[in-house]
Amino acid sequence: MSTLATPVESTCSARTARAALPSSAELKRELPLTTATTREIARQRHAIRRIIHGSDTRLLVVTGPCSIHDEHAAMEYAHHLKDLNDQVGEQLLLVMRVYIEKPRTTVGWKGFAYDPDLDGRDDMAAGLWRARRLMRDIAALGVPIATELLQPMTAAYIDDLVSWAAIGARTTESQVHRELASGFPAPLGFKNGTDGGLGVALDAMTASAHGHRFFGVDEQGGPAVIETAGNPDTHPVLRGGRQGPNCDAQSVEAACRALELAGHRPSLMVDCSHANCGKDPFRQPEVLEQVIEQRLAGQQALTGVMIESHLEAGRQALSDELQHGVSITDGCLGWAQTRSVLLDAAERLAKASLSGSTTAGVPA
Ligand SMILES: O=C[C@H](O)[C@H](O)COP(=O)(O)O
Ligand SMILES: C=C(OP(=O)(O)O)C(=O)O
Repeated sequence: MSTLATPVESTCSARTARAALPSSAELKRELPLTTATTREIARQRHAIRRIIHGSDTRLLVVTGPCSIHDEHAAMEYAHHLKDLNDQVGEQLLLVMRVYIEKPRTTVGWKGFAYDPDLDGRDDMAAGLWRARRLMRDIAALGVPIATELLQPMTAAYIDDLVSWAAIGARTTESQVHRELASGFPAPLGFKNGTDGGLGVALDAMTASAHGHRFFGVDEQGGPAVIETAGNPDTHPVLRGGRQGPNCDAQSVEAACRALELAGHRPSLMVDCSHANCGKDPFRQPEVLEQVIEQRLAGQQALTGVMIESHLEAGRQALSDELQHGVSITDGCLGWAQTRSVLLDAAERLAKASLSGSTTAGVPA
């Protein structure tokens, strides 16, 4: 007699279409970019490509909130970044994290695009609309935008606004995300896995450099076979892993060797947050310091850093009484300290390049 349970016919559907969404073409028509902003974004992407390929020696700095949850605070941060860029622009290229989707280890608030009112209603149509409007306003200031590409469908709603994108540690190994990266029109970083493994990021770079055909949704919202040309502008992001950080000189050299062996140019971004700071946002300056030290000692493969930073330091739980400018996901460095560590980094890089040292990050 079989010990297998008899399958029971399900009486309810596990999947329900809850609300209609505009197509990406419709949303783009409703919230268009000016020609000047489009040109500026093309310039920013070009500058970032030059940095990751080693022909611009500035350090790429992706900094900003762990997640966006309040448009006013985000705009305030963008203004601060714009002002700072005027001071450090010779040494650093500042790009703002405008993360509208969050990958969760299990469950939790999934980001502004999902639940912009923070009330659990998940008004995702409003989330997409407000996320695009916010990105458009930040881009109009001339501040370059970084975001994580998480749900492949949402990328089409904002792909014209982003100057640098990330594929996160939880999705770098996913074929779907590698396909998405292969057609994304901007430079892109693949995080190492949450276990610290770099191999998945190297495989992702190889996979996304190729063109792909895959199942997707076209600009009009219809099911379509999507064809991509491949993205040659990718690099790993070292974010540490379960064994600890991977931003020390030895780990960076090992990552460079692994990149070369896999046929890629050594170019690395170090995420000062996540496992590189043991999830303690106040240790991010130490990680940045390690990167600057390595650059000054001649490590030219370190082309970028990432910092989780908000107007105010720390984090808060999602509640009805939120403090202005404090993260509701991972803890962040406050703006005052972010500004101070970036000014210091820029000054040290500038001094080293004035002294004629090739170790200032100027490739020989
Ligand atoms: O940067 C963000 C978080 O580390 C990531 O979204 C995972 O968050 P969780 O572990 O709190 O779900
Ligand atoms: C979720 C993030 O990072 P990771 O994928 O490295 O956990 C992030 O940078 O917001």
